[in-house]
Amino acid sequence: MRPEQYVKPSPSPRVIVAAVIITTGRVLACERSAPPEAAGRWEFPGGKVEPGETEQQALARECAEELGVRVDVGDRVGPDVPLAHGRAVLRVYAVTLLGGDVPKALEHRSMRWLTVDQLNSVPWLPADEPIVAELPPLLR
Ligand SMILES: Nc1nc2c([nH]c(=O)n2[C@H]2C[C@H](O)[C@@H](COP(=O)(O)OP(=O)(O)OP(=O)(O)O)O2)c(=O)[nH]1
Repeated sequence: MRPEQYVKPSPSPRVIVAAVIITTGRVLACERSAPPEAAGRWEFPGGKVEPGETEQQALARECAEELGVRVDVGDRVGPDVPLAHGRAVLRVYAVTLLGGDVPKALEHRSMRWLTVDQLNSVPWLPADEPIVAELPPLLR
């Protein structure tokens, strides 16, 4: 193959899963405490899918670690959102709390339950904007 024909294959993007948790018309929003450039920005709880995990398993693990709750992972919410120049993708799922568990901010600086009218009252991470835009019908 001539050098000009060679196209470097790009590795498949790392998947970041995150949870939309809605109870009685409010969605759970969490304030990051780190890294410094993201601290004070708001997100949905979640994190990286580790090798060997399904996305659902990863999200259940992250909800246990970050919020101390057991969950059922349901349907997708919103589009895949590219992160880090396409090296990662944010994929959000609707999640239901199990057994009356109540989320606690174990790793976040703070958290809030937002009504539809409060959705834009926090500075979301930029990638979350297209997800937040899908929430009003789910909160009404
Ligand atoms: N969890 C989460 N991460 C998000 C959201 N939006 C967004 O851009 N991100 C970015 C921030 C981070 O660069 C990346 C997730 O990293 P993370 O630090 O939460 O992942 P993790 O829990 O697996 O962390 P670690 O093991 O690497 O410390 O995705 C979101 O709504 N939730």
